[in-house]
Amino acid sequence: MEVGKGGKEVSGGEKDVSGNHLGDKKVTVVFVLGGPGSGKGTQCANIVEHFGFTHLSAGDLLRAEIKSGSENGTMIQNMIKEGKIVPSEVTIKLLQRAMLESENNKFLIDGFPRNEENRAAFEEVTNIVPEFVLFFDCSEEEMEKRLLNRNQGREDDNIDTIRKRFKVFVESSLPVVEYYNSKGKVKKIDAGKPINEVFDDVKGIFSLSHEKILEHIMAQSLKPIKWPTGADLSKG
Ligand SMILES: Nc1ncnc2c1ncn2[C@@H]1O[C@H](COP(=O)(O)OP(=O)(O)OP(=O)(O)O)[C@@H](O)[C@H]1O
Ligand SMILES: Nc1ccn([C@@H]2O[C@H](COP(=O)(O)O)[C@@H](O)[C@H]2O)c(=O)n1
Ligand SMILES: [Mg+2]
Repeated sequence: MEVGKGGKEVSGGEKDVSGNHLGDKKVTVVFVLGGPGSGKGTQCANIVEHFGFTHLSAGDLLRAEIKSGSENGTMIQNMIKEGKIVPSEVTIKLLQRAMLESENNKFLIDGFPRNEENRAAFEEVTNIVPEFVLFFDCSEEEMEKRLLNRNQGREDDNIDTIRKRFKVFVESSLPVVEYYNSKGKVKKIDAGKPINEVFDDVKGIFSLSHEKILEHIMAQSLKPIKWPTGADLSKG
């Protein structure tokens, strides 16, 4: 099935281009981005509970693919161990399948797009534009501490891979955040605070109406994104 491409077919062969479509349903997508250990998964679980979204973590889908014994399993496992980004084709297929299999139409896509290739390929293949991008801003020092204490048995939670993941985040993922910031789509959250306080800020965003979210984003969209705290990326 061609998913979302060019909008949903409506009667008379016309295309309905209002909003995002996936197969037959109209969908809302929020991208959740932030460095490794910034708390994306933790906050997505809270958003699911309070706001009825379905959480799709690209990393979790890739790890499930390894476990399933798929032909791509070994390649994915090697990429994750090295902190590298898996080719978009693989990740996008997993995301599309998960969205199609879900009965929900509101998705939090966590950890995707992770680089320019992810971003452009997703847009090209699905035609889906995110409602907004939730960006968890946290210092590397705090993220490193969290990852080393996570204890979930992840093969990439060791100091060597963590350093590689930070480098990939700065070099490949932050430019994607900058891209969406230039489109006025980024909602930045201070993720260095305790979990409950971060969720208070997240709640503030999800409780706003669509119009208010846009107003809120526009009010801050002219400010350059700063990461890690104190570094002004707009100055190269
Ligand atoms: N605000 C916070 N303060 C302290 N610890 C936190 C906070 N948010 C999350 N944690 C803890 O930090 C660890 C990493 O959190 P989480 O798995 O949500 O991060 P993530 O952004 O999804 O990371 P990854 O990109 O590696 O999947 C977890 O052990 C979690 O309990
Ligand atoms: N779009 C993505 C997302 C993730 N990966 C790989 O999975 C690793 C773990 O991701 P988390 O979000 O769970 O931290 C990540 O380091 C990448 O190797 C990917 O390739 N593409
Ligand atoms: Mg995660």
